[in-house]
Amino acid sequence: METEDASQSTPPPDPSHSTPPSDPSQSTPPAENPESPPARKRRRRRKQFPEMVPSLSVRSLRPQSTSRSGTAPLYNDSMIDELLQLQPRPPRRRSNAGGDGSLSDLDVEALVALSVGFASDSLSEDEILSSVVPTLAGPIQSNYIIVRNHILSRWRSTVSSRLSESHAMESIRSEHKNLVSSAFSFLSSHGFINFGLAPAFRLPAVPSPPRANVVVIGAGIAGLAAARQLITFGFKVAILEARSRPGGRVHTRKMCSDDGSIVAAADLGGSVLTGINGNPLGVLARQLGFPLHKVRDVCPLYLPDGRPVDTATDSRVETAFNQLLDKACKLRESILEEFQSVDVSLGTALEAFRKAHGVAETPEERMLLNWHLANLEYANAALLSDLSMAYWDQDDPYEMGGDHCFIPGGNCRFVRALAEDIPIFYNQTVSRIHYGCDGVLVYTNDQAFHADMALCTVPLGVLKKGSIVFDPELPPPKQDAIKRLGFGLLNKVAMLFPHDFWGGGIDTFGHLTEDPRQRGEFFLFYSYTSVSGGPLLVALVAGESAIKFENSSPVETVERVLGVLRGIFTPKGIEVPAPIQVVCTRWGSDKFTYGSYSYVAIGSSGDDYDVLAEPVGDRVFFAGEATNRKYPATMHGALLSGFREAANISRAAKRSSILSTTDRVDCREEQLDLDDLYQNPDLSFGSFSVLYDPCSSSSDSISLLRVGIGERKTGSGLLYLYALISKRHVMELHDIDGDARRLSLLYRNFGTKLVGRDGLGSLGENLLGRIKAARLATPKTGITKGSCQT
Ligand SMILES: Cc1cc2nc3c(=O)[nH]c(=O)nc-3n(C[C@H](O)[C@H](O)[C@H](O)COP(=O)(O)OP(=O)(O)OC[C@H]3O[C@@H](n4cnc5c(N)ncnc54)[C@H](O)[C@@H]3O)c2cc1C
Repeated sequence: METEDASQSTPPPDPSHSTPPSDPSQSTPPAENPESPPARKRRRRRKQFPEMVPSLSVRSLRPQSTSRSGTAPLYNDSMIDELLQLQPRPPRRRSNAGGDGSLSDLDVEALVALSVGFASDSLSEDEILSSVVPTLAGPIQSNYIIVRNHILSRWRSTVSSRLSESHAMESIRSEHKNLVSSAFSFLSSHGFINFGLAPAFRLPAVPSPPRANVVVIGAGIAGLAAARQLITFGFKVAILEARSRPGGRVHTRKMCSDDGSIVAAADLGGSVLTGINGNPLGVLARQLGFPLHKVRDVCPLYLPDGRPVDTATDSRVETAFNQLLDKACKLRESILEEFQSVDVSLGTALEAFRKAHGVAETPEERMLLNWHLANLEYANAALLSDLSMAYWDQDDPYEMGGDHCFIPGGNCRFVRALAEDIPIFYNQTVSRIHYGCDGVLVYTNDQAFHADMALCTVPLGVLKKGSIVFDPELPPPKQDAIKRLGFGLLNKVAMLFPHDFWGGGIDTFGHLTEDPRQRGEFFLFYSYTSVSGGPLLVALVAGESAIKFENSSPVETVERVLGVLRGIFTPKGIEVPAPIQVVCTRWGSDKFTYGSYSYVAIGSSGDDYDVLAEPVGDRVFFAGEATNRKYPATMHGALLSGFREAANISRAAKRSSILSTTDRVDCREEQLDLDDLYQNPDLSFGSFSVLYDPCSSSSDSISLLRVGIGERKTGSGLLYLYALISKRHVMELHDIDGDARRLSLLYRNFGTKLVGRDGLGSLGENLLGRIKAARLATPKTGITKGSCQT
């Protein structure tokens, strides 16, 4: 048996290349087991807003239906088409709701819009920011919403084809042409339609000149999604990624036996598509022809001695658990009404109610209750004692509906497709982002990258750790939000076995423990047999146990987890074999994430997600799951945040008229201009001449240094080289004697390289643009403040 920690240097996994996963549709359906207790919804808890959903589903962490428990449902295109029957009908056959209670086309389209996050009767914040209608409220806005819903639904019904504006126009009366244009442009630019990985959406060649240059930091789902969109919009993009692989917290590891006969693809990070309705990853899956495997609604629970939990006790405790949550929910409503900002931990509130109401008093009931609490800690990657009672479930109203699904072969299949043809620089750990009106300068371990704008998608854990220095510092509200918002831990143990001894009929089973402090250790097992290509079990480690797990030895871990499995299966006469390979994750010690995903900690709220998403000075933008208030802690939330920021960057580039390469090309072609500018340098000494940034008097501002090499002959023959250096360094050069000593200081101490006119990069070209603009404005002094736009 081989055991190991999942390390960051692992080469990119590629399970579907070398070891195609077996077709799950071929797996033998297990016998129905009417005795099985109903299953739990695992990844996300149920909604806690009684007024919004029927109370039965409010109360239960379990999904409603268990009727198809034994089969291994596999979504394919036709099944998705069936699901989409609820979606748009041919637009010309619009009708009002039938008297039989059937939905009208308008209602169906509104439902589709709702499933992707649009309210049925109001504009989204982004729509308002994008001024999609000339006046808010009133009939124009209502018509816009109908048109928007229609376009959205129309594209969602055929996601692999590009929808053109004229197609969108087909079923709309011509007097609404403007609304069609407005909605079409909004939906396309914000990644609601015409996005994805179908051949129709292949990346175009970067136009010449590109709209602007953007450095994206991080090649996780958010960074990759943003980069693709930006390239489509005509930006020049490069991604800087610290690891040697794309995907970040989506990491599928290929596991296999020595002789290669047993293989499986294990998702060590993001695994389940949590709700398939409206989910953009569902759209990508459709476009790529990936089948989806519904996570089945059966989750038997076992006591420490291997006995299945008594069904009556199980449902009694589950009901009691949901009542505790209801009580905590009511308590917070009254606290928030009265005090507005008082917060305690969800754990404290639940324990207080448990004691007060005498819930779960027998040992078995306590174990069961602890299992539910561990499940909650898993869903939030947080200790209940750290979760905000007031806002822990603030994202629940937006939860994607529909089944939870796996992608056979693992989510690396999305990552691979998203990363295709994107320029990614691997092993580039960003340590500093300098930004100002002259663009951004992003420093990595061994290089600096100039660009007009940067998009930072690193995990919240990395921001909390201060691994990246922002220069100037981030605004205080953003720093506070980074501190306040929680970033928690969930770990996994992936085990490849010689055979599937647990039986392929279920996707999950749970295990109860007597020690409440260990309630999160291996409390839930996921079987990936039907989707990973081999007999793979993944045990989850949540809550306090996840923290301890970071320092536990893999060998000890294997002993413990096998102990649990033997406890469950040996009494049934099933022998548990030694695993072939085991991988333990350590997401908390991983220096490119320092944790698993975000949660709302005590004192924090949904607002902090919005603050994290705010750009700084139209130069540095932020994406990633922890910037997505509606869909945090998920893969689709990361993807949508990338789309959101691509739209924001595009809007900012227009708004702040950031010098595009067009302007820079003009500079380049007008070579004389540069000589003109140096006719009146801001400072000159020896063969050195300097032009200062007219927008900043700071000693850290960047200046353009020119050095004349060779014999000085005005007008011809002299070779000029250039560098961008800070004003402070200019003064140091100025203060010493002799060009040779200056050059030595420049090369050796400052590490600056002189380059030709064409090597100045976008930062230099932007600086030149500003100097020219300033000189034109005030030809005598050459300096104007405020000629730059931030
Ligand atoms: C154990 C676990 C289980 C999960 N389960 C699910 C699930 O079932 N369903 C679900 O929807 N979601 C799940 N998630 C959450 C989901 O995986 C994440 O929300 C999502 O992948 C985050 O994507 P991202 O692009 O925001 O961040 P990341 O994927 O973390 O991408 C950020 C990138 O930035 C890079 N980076 C970091 N620091 C630097 C630096 N200094 N310089 C350059 N690059 C840097 C990182 O290497 C990384 O590639 C899970 C996560 C974990 C860890």
